[in-house]
Amino acid sequence: MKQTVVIAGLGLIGGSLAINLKQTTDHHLIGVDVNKKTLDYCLMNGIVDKATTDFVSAVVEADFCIIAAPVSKAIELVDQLKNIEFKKPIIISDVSSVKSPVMDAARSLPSEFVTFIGGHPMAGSHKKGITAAKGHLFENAIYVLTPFEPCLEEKVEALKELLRGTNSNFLILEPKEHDEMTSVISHFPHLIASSLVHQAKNWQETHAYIPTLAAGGFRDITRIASSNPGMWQDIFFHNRKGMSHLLSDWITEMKELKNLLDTGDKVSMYHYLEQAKEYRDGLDSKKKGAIPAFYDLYVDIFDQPGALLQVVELLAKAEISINNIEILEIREGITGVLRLSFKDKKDQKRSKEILDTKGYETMIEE
Ligand SMILES: NC(=O)C1=CN([C@@H]2O[C@H](COP(=O)(O)OP(=O)(O)OC[C@H]3O[C@@H](n4cnc5c(N)ncnc54)[C@H](O)[C@@H]3O)[C@@H](O)[C@H]2O)C=CC1
Ligand SMILES: O=C(O)C(=O)Cc1ccc(O)cc1
Repeated sequence: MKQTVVIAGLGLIGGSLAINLKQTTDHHLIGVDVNKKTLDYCLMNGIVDKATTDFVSAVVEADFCIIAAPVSKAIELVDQLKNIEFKKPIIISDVSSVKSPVMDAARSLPSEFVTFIGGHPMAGSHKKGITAAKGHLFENAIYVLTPFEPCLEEKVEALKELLRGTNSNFLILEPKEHDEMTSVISHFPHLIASSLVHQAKNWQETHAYIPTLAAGGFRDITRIASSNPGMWQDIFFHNRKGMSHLLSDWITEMKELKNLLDTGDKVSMYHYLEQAKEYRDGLDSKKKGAIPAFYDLYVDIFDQPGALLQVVELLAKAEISINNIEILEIREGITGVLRLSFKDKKDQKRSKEILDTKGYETMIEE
């Protein structure tokens, strides 16, 4: 059935969701933005069916609404929802990088017709605005959902179904847990990246060749400092307690490192660097640590021609789509381990059953 979806905020993230929904569903899409040029661009490029600056009138006719404005504006939009008399059920979500303040604002929404489920697709870019939007932006990304407790399972499933075409991997988290983890792996690194750029800029005053010498390492670690300053200022502000806490921890750790340098403690410095390398290498090989493995199935396969194809074919015949495939470990002539990632638990379980009956050794990590 054709449903109406409102996307409020048609920038990088909202625009990408709108393009994706247009490509993967036949829902009626209403785009809301405060920027008239953005709305014109969306209409001209067929990204939305209707474009308006009037959030409230758009939302009353919708079955779904995704708020994709900057965090401060998202909170204001949630506040506006409190004055609306909803006449039919609606699922409202957002995409904000910080979840607790948005969830706090949404807690007092009229609950008879409104289900609010926080959201955060964990993919993006350093660009902003509709012209940077891409329908495939969230492919294979983690998409965090933070429903209130209790929340009807069918509502969460309905939101996942709407977003199915993004091909992202959903992860349900508590808002506080989300904010703590994203502080560590996203927000705080951004602060450090910006501070490293400032350091280089200051040194350039006395060392003119600094930009010429800025090589791969500096560029890698500071890439994110080129992102949208307005967005990050907003994120830092709404997560400032967590950020300040991490900064205190970091200053303590930097003091310890300074001490290792000042006392010439080469052994401890080696261990510090070695432990960092081990953890960092582990993040890439097993995708463990910072973000837990998700709907993965491990399959033992033999190193022989066609082994991978056989597994893929068996699942394709059952119309199960695989989100990601990784060969974790394979040595010549010996078995290797295949890590298959699925969009949900159902596909993960069905795949295990199919492969088990064909004699494969499979394992789901608890
Ligand atoms: N940029 C990124 O890499 C990621 C951003 N996010 C989150 O997504 C949200 C949006 O970020 P971006 O799309 O990157 O920003 P953006 O700057 O590209 O787009 C924001 C859009 O919201 C519109 N807007 C501002 N106030 C509005 C209002 N009151 N009503 C309706 N529209 C309004 C702006 O005109 C603009 O089109 C933020 O909350 C951010 O934390 C989440 C994941 C990744
Ligand atoms: O570009 C990158 O590396 C990012 O980290 C993008 C990003 C920015 C903000 C988010 O809340 C999630 C992802």
